Formats: sequence, C-alpha cells, structure tokens
Amino acid sequence: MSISNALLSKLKDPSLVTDKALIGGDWIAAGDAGKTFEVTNPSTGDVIAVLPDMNRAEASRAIDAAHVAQKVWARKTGKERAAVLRKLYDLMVANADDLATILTIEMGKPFAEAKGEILYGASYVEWFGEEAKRVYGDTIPGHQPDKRIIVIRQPVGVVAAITPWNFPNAMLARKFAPAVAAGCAMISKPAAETPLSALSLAVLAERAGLPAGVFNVVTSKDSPSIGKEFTENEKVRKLTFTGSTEVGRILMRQGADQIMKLGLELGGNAPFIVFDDADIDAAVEGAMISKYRNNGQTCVCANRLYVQSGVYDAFARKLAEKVSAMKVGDGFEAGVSAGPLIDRKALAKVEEHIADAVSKGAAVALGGKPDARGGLFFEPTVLTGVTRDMKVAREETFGPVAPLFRFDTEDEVIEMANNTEFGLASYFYARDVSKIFRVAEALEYGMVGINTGLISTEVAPFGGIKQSGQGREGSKYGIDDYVEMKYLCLSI
Ligand SMILES: NC(=O)C1=CN([C@@H]2O[C@H](COP(=O)(O)OP(=O)(O)OC[C@H]3O[C@@H](n4cnc5c(N)ncnc54)[C@H](OP(=O)(O)O)[C@@H]3O)[C@@H](O)[C@H]2O)C=CC1
Ligand SMILES: O=C(O)CCCC(=O)O
Repeated sequence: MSISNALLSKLKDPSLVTDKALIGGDWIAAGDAGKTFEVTNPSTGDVIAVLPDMNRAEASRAIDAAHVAQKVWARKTGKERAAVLRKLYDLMVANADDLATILTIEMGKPFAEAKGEILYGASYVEWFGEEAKRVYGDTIPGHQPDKRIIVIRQPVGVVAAITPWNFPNAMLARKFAPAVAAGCAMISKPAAETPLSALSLAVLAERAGLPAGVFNVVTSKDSPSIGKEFTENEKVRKLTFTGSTEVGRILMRQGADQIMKLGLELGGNAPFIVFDDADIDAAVEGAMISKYRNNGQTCVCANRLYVQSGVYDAFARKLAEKVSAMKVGDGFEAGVSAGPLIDRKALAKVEEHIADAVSKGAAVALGGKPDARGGLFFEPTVLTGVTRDMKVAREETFGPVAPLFRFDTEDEVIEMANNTEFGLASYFYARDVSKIFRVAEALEYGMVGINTGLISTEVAPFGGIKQSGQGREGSKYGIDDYVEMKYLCLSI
C-alpha cells in the first residue's frame, strides 16, 4: 500500500493522487537511498500514503532539469504560457472536489473549507495566466541626443519553492503561477505532512500541457538538506518560502553567499481591534472568520483581539455564543467547522499558551482543553482578561484560541498592536471615518482589514513587513517577484 484505499475510494478520479515525486517529467517511485516516509490523516492518525524520502542529490537533479526546461519555456510567448495556465485553472475547477478530498485527508481542514482553498489556489492560476500577457517594459527619454533607453523584464530563471502544510494547495499555487507565467521553471518541496496536494497540482499541470521540467516536486522528510541545496545551488536564482520566521531566517542566511533573491511569507501576530463605535455583530462575524479559519492555523489569523472597554463585555459574550456553536470533528463529517490541529507539537503549543494566560490571571470563557473526542482535536477557546505579559501577546498561537485584551484609548491600542516584531495582517472595526484613516495608517502591517475579517484574494498584494517577510504574492505586483529588470542603452 502506498496510497491507502481510504483515500482512493473517496476520489472520482483516483489517478489524481500519486505516491511518486516528479523530476524532469519523470514520476519517481523510489528515492536514491530507497528511503520512504509516511503521510498520515491528522483526524485519525491513519497512514494514507508512503512517499519517496529524497535527498540533496535528487534535489540537485531536479534543479538541473528545471534549468534546462526553463530556457525553452522562457522563449514561449506570454500568450502561449497563458493558455497552459488557463487550462490548468479549468482542470483545477473541474476536479475541485477530488483536490479538496486529498487536501482534507492529509491536512484535516473541513471539506468545504478545503474546496474553498482549491478555488482560491485556482484563482491565482487564472490571474497570473492573464498577467503572463502583460509583463510590460518601459521606454525612458535618452539622457543624450543619440541615446534611446528601453527597459525589459525577463524571467529570473529557476525558482525554488518551499511551502507549508496549512494551505498545501493555495500557497504553492500562488508561487507556481506567477513563476510559470513569467517564464521561470520551478522546483518545489512541499511540507512532509502534506505533499499529496502538491503532487496533484503537478498531475494536473502535466495534463494542462506544461512541458516536462518546468515544474518539479521533490518529496522529502529531510527539509534542512533540501533547503541547503535550494539555497546553495547557483542554478537557483530565487527562493520563495512560506512558513515560520525561524526557518525563513535560516534560509535567508543560507542564501546570503549567492545573494539569492528571496520571497518570504513568514509568521504573523495579527491584532484584531474592536472600537467602541464598531458594529459589534459585524465585528463578531469578522472575528469568527479571522480567528477560526483553518482552526486558527493561518498566518493571517487574528492572534490578539483588542476590545475597547465600552463594548468589551458585550463582544466577549456574543463571540463566546457564536464560538460555542462551532462543531469540531473529522473534516469529512457534515457541518464540521473545526478539524484537528496538524500535530502533537501544535496541540502542545495551544495548551501552553492557555496555561500561561490562565496562570497570569486570564479566564477561560469557553473551551480551553482538548476536545472529548481526543486525538488532535481541541475545543475552540475564548479567553478574557488577557494582558500583555502573557505569551499569547507575543507569540503566534496557530490554534483556535481567541484572547481578548481590554483597552481604553486609540493611542494605547496602536502601541500594543504595533509592539511586535511581526507585521503581516491586522484588522479593526470602527465607524468614524477619521479614525479609520488614522488607525489604518498607523498600523505597521502589510495588510489591514477594515470592518472585515477576510482580506485574502488573488487581486490584492499579500505580504508582510518587519519580520513577517518580504515580497508580495498576488495582484499586478505579484509578477514582479519573478522578473528581473534589464535596461538597454542604445546609441543610434
Ligand atoms: N506563515 C505561514 O503561513 C506559516 C507559519 N507557520 C508558523 O510556524 C510554526 C511552526 O510550523 P512549521 O510547520 O514547523 O513551520 P516551518 O517553517 O518549520 O515549515 C514550513 C516549511 O518549511 C520546511 N522547512 C522546515 N525547516 C526547514 C529548513 N531548515 N530548511 C528548509 N525548509 C525547512 C518545512 O518542511 P517539513 O515540514 O517537511 O519539515 C515546510 O515545508 C507554526 O506554529 C506557525 O506559527 C507555519 C506554517 C505556515
Ligand atoms: O500563509 C498562510 O498562513 C496562509 C495564508 C492564507 C491566505 O492567503 O489567506
């Protein structure tokens, strides 16, 4: 068994799931050393697949394949590249149920949410397919009478991608799509917890007509070795990574010797602020989405909820009421809104943050402990009376815990919200227009949701400042990360 029947039997098209890695158009069943690793369903602990555990030499071969393929791919017109991406988009939409099934079984999120992720990932493929035709240059008036200056934008070349387990389709799709649209080739290493979604994307890309070697997927449990090859191999011109700030820092150091171009989407510690003049019901709705999406395991999830004194008690009561209606369970069960956490370490971190807050005076308004069904399930939690000396104020919990801080003034809450090394997403609810502009401009974050808890879309630039990373994904700016600017100075 290398793909379980439990998974195969759920798929309309079982050939979408594979236990082979992809290098240079070859589907590879076994790594050089013959080593393998298991992928498990976090809801049940059952093994769902066994995959080749590849090493550094295999990553190097994938880079060689991408290097050869990229030269040819870059010579295609934007329109030709766009056609392949459009086909892939159509295939992703047509197979969304199967892709979502694969995602739910390896990652745990509820099926409806997984399907939302597939369509979200597909939207980047559609968007950047369209952008492939618009990688415009520029002309600049010459600085001397005989000079003509032209700016062209060319693909950076071979791009390496390392992606996390929390959005195993969308995080890869939004790196793959702009890279391929720009004329780059990609080698990717998905998280060992969730490699099947990446491989399914590769299956569909092949069906869409993407030439061999333009997209390669290396499966491995030894991410440090693969990361070293990705950052030290001189054929790799850019590394794009989504994951923790800690690993982002390691990759940045490793890439320093060859001045590697880096796209980094790292950790967040998102503040979610509710002012006295906010529409409280709307703020509760926004908090539900922002906090409990993907069971709190999203880098843009609200991590600290600041509520002004005048509405604190009402907000806490209404939020706890809504949260108490959430259904925890296996992502395939009807009506489930929170799946399991990804692993024991994640569950331990959630428990640690709650214990720390309670030991320093916070109260558990709801939840606060592992769910009765056991395993990796945890009760959606609301904490009140949270203060800045608690771990939840500084560290990303990455779990279903809403810690409610009380504040009195605008200046005070801005200071608390910005008092972190992170700067990815932030949210606030208010009605006063002047305050809306003041607060939006004062928040030191790459993204600000105003009277909304959901900011993610392919049409907007996703990314952070400070130690939350660099570069932007999505939007008209997203392609910039995958092209180099070259200026031609012509004497006539
Ligand atoms: N910004 C975001 O979207 C995410 C943030 N996080 C944050 O990070 C915390 C830890 O989660 P975790 O999954 O461990 O995140 P990591 O940063 O460890 O993992 C993200 C990706 O990096 C890979 N990786 C890990 N170590 C290295 C390395 N030395 N060199 C190259 N690649 C590496 C992982 O592979 P493998 O898993 O195979 O080791 C995975 O593909 C979370 O609790 C959360 O706070 C986590 C995930 C996403
Ligand atoms: O990096 C993450 O945690 C995923 C972000 C999902 C999104 O685009 O909203």
